[in-house]
Amino acid sequence: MSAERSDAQVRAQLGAARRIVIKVGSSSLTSADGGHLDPLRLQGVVDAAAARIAAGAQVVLVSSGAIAAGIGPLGLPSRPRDLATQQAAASVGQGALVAAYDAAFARHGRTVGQVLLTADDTTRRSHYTNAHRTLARLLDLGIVPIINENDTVATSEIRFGDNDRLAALVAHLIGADALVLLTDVDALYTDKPDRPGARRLPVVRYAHELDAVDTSATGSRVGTGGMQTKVEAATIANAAGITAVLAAANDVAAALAGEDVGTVFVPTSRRRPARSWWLAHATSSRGAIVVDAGAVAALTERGTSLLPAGVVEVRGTFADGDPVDVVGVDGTVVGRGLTSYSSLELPRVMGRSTRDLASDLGPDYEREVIHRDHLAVHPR
Ligand SMILES: Nc1ncnc2c1ncn2[C@@H]1O[C@H](COP(=O)(O)OP(=O)(O)O)[C@@H](O)[C@H]1O
Ligand SMILES: N[C@@H](CCC(=O)OP(=O)(O)O)C(=O)O
Repeated sequence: MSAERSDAQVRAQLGAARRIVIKVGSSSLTSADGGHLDPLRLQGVVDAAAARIAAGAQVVLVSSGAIAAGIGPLGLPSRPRDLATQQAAASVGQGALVAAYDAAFARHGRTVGQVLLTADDTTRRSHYTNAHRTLARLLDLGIVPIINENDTVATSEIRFGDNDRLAALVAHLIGADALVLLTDVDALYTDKPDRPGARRLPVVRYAHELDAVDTSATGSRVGTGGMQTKVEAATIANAAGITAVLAAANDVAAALAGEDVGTVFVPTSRRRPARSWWLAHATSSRGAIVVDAGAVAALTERGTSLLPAGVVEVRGTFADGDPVDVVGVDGTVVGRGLTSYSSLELPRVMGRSTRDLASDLGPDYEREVIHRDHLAVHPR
């Protein structure tokens, strides 16, 4: 007998989720012209979140809207395209955004806390752990965290660029049961919803169901990622065992209650160990370490650490502690890990036995290139 949960069971579990991340897109918070925050729309989302908190759940909001909220006050005609003006708009808009959440939650007797993250904060394990600790404490204190990307300092290299993926990472970080992605369309459709023949998908269970879905159309005037980044975020959450639902901001209460609105993405696999999920999704690789066939076999079949002897080539520039891909000589990516050698040091030691290195260069060179506790080998 199949152990697969029915659509109704999946929705019922959403209705019972205890830790929920709600991602609110710019298009769900702004006026039709995209130029300023619409307090009524924001209040609608907050009312639904507050009702759920009153019922005993913990809720974290990942909210976009800083750039959109800065457009009006700066007198800009539309969403700026260049990074510097986006950062200026975010600087002006973020304060207004959090003030609006503060006022809206105050009506329910709740306090909010602003948390601004960059992609780098989720790359370095120590930062990731700090972010986790802060969020856990805020939730323990009964505060509603309002998270956004730290747009004013994020350069293009360390930028998420879209809050959809950030929300999936946060959902994993706090061990959420549910990720709710709110936007200006009521569900995922097979094509851009206003195109003829576009059909709503109420549930997505398997990756192949997305093959026939066209998400290439660009998003709203004020949003960034369009539908593609939402589907990616839902898939990332699912890989961590978290149920995701995509819905219109107007339907937030119904989506949270597990009613038949939006599109539910069902996790099919069991939760992956936190370390390998984190390495695969929260980090972006800074380079590659190419290893010989013996090392590939040792890593994939015996679960060993990577030693200098198995390394044949170093690609890219990275520092000690950075995430790097481990690649076989045929180009196959074997996994991702945190290197304990920089790209400058590694050529000096590669291909050499650990014992030789220790006697030539000192005991510090006895270390592994990647310790197995810091290595996620991709499933084959
Ligand atoms: N297959 C699809 N199904 C639903 N919406 C789609 C699809 N492809 C593109 N879109 C568009 O994606 C937009 C939402 O993305 P975006 O503007 O980035 O929203 P947000 O600001 O909420 O993050 C919708 O306005 C919709 O027109
Ligand atoms: N951090 C940016 C949001 C970037 C973003 O992902 O926007 P959206 O596509 O509206 O969710 C801001 O606050 O404007």
